[in-house]
Amino acid sequence: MIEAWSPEDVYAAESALEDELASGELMARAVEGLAEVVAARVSQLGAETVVALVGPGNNGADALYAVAHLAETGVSCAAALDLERVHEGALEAARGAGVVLVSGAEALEHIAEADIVVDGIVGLGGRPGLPEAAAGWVAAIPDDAHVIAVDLPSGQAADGSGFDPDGVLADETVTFSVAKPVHLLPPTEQACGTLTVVDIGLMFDTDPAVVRLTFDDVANLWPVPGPDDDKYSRGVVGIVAGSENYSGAAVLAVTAAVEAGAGMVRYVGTPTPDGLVRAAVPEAVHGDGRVQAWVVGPGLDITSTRREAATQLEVARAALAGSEPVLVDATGLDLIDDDVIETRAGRATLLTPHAGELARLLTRLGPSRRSRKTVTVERSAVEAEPLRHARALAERTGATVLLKGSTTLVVPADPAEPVFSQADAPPWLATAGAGDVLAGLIGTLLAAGLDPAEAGALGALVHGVSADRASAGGPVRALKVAHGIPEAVAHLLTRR
Ligand SMILES: NC(=O)C1=CN([C@@H]2O[C@H](COP(=O)(O)OP(=O)(O)OC[C@H]3O[C@@H](n4cnc5c(N)ncnc54)[C@H](O)[C@@H]3O)[C@@H](O)[C@H]2O)[C@@H](O)CC1
Repeated sequence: MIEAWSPEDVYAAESALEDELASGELMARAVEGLAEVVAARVSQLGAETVVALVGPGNNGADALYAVAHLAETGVSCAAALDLERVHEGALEAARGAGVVLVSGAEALEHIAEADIVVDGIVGLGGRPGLPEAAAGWVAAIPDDAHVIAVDLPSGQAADGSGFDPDGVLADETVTFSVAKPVHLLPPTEQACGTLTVVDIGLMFDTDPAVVRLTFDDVANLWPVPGPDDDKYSRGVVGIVAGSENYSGAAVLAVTAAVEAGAGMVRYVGTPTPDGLVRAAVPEAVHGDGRVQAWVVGPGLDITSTRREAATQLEVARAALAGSEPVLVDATGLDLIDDDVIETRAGRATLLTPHAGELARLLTRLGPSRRSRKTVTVERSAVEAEPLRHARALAERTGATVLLKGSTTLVVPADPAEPVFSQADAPPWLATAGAGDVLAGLIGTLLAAGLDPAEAGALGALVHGVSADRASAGGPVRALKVAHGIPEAVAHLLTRR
């Protein structure tokens, strides 16, 4: 599990540790780890010139001390800085080691020739936007330079809330003790490159803000049956999905639920998808009945006037009114209104929209039950600030929200709990039907008793791994992802 703490918690942990250590010791630890990484890249890449971009705070000091260490070993190093505000100790060390100190036009010339750039403009203390001189430095970084960000790429929000295309886009980031939200959340993760965490000894007694499950976590979380289990104890999942025009969604969701190891799958649909499910997934049983969790929505048509569709819709509404956990996906999200929100208060509910669906749902529900205000939320706004909007929907509905995307966010109903951020899937998974597979897969985990946040994160991870293995570097269809689930789970369970 990779855990990221908020900037506030990191500052608190730093100041607690600083009180126990000799002055400068904490920074010395950070610098030692950073200098090691930079030295390794110099030799791996055969780099001849290293330029540090040095800001006014401790982040700049880290970068300056690191190039001072490097210069002592004979590497040609320069530092771009604004001499009015630089850490004095680091400046002295850099001068003593022969680092070339440059500013203004001279700084830009050095940056343009750099093989490696060490970005120490701002770290955790950075506010949105770059200091003026630094914006010029960043624009001068050559495309082929290897950029190492110290703690985080300057210009990107430390809490992961905002991506700046004019900020630093790093090939790698060296951070201290723990990851920060900027490293794990969309949209800022894309600016961080590979992450190295250097231990400087910080301790935390608070929960992390963001968590990412890794492959090693699967063995602890996946519901592996024991000798005393039967199909009912493993969990029965009910799937209300598919319609005359969207029949394939039913096949995909039911297939995924069966392949993920549900004890039993009950399918509720209209004649065409029902026939297809019978043919494709003989393991499924048909019709309403007792379940441990429901999946409501993939391919559902809530506007149809046909009798069978009305019966299917009744089951969907009953599932939402019932006490079992419910995953609500796709058209099922159109059934969420204030009455459903009230009924489901305190019951396990997982909403799984993509950015467009989340924008529509937030717009339709409005800011609160009593509010008459209409606020239109655009898809582009959700894409720019995915966590803020997913959290808004979780708060508005009291449900856990899984926001699908190349990185999938799972925001628990309880705002005190960490957010999951999973980035396990290849871009090939952006294909029709992939969401139906995810819904069926997570439905099985809910029926096995996992809570919505864990089921969502674990499901997203396994979905991504199955897609990756099925793709083998090329295109992949959703049905193949569903059929790949058993092999992906077996691989994850036996890799240690
Ligand atoms: N606190 C500690 O003991 C340690 C801190 N470390 C480093 O220190 C960093 C945090 O240091 P600081 O708290 O000094 O913060 P920063 O180094 O991020 O810089 C904050 C300074 O930059 C200025 N600033 C921020 N954003 C600006 C903007 N957009 N335009 C103009 N000026 C701006 C602020 O006014 C402040 O002077 C961490 O990211 C990490 O790199 C490490 O050395 C580990 C130990």
